[in-house]
Amino acid sequence: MSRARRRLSGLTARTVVITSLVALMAFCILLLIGQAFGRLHDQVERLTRSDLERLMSSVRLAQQTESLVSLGLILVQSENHGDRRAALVELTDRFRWIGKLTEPLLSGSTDAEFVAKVRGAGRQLEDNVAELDRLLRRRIDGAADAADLAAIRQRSLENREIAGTLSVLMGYDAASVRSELSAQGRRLQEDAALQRRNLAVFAALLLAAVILSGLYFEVHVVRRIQRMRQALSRGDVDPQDLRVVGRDEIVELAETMRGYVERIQAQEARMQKAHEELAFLAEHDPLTGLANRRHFAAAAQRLLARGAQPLCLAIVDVDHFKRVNDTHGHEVGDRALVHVAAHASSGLRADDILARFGGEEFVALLPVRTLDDAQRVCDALRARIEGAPMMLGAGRPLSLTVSIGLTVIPVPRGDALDDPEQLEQLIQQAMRRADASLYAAKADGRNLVRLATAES
Ligand SMILES: Nc1nc2c(ncn2[C@@H]2O[C@H](COP(=O)(O)OP(=O)(O)OP(=O)(O)O)[C@@H](O)[C@H]2O)c(=O)[nH]1
Repeated sequence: MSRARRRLSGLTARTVVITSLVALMAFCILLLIGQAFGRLHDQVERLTRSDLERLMSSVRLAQQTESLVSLGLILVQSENHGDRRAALVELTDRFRWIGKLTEPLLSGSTDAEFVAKVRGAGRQLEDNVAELDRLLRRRIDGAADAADLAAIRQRSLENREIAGTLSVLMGYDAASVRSELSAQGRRLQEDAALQRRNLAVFAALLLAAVILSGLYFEVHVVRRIQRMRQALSRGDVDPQDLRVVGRDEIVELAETMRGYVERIQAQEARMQKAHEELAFLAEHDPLTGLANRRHFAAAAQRLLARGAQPLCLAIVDVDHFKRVNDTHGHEVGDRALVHVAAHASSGLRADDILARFGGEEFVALLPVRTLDDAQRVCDALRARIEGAPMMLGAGRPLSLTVSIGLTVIPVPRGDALDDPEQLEQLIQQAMRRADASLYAAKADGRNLVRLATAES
């Protein structure tokens, strides 16, 4: 995988993508909240600005028309000229107010019949006020006659009626505004509930996104690292357990670790092999592969310490070996030693020990039941070597024989079993006896087995 592609599918890139998605969702939610609040604010403002104002105007208009009614009464009933004049001024003022309050009401209304009625009543009121003003001036000037007085009364009564009509219209308008207000209030509530639901859904989505991103990191990052840690903490690490699926830095880390573990394990195997070779060389003869003197001593002590049965100790010496070396050279001499070692050990059992003590001299330690048994085993060993000449080049046989000095180590008794010094002493004594027997075998003509008893 190229470095650029690795970067794109790496942990940093994934973290950036997931965090951006969550942040984007959070931003959308904030935007929605802002918009929802903005809409609610607009609706409430519209309610308070237009509808409530309209309602207030209706109420004020109703008040104005009511005072119009009482002013009309004053105009009709008052005998005092000043009071009538003041009532007319007040009435003109009220009329102006009615005009001011009516306009926004009418412009905000969609009910054409209502608008026509209010406008009609307004015009009638205007006419009446103008006529009343004219009639009252005539009365002040003293030019008013009975017909004028009747007209004043008539116009005032009409004003009362118009005011009543306006009052009813305003009441009707106030009621329609109120029902519109309550309908808008309901819509506001429904809208607020919808916004709450939307917000709850988005908040749930955001929460799910956060949980999913947490799960993603748990499964794709934390668990894979944990698996690697578990694989590494096992006593015997299997590099295959360090394989991780994916295309990110964790895979690279796992591959690096796997290579590292494999290198360490290969190193350990090499060291183990070297250690085993060294351990083998420390206890074995490098030429023949037989146990060396040191290993023989330890193994002999272990066998003796078992105290199970007597042991036959035999020193096996190749006859006229110097002649082999001198005639055929040292290399053939070495091969002859390997040949003798192989044939000597081929007839031995698992418990028997055969060691090379140096030069052409071998020592065997064999568990036996009786002296006769020991004699038979050594005779067989001697005969095996005699009967298997070593092949030189071009199929020329080289006969080899061995002389064997044999003795038996009796079963140690009592404390001697657990005392390495006493065991070693028994072995050394036996070695001396066997050596003497070997000497006798050589002296008697070689290719012989000579036995020394424990007492000799
Ligand atoms: N090729 C070879 N020769 C060895 C080795 N160790 C000792 N020798 C030779 O073995 C010969 C032993 O000779 P001697 O001790 O005289 O005994 P021999 O010639 O076998 O005579 P007898 O034991 O009396 O039959 C010597 O010439 C040593 O140099 C070895 O590891 N390899």
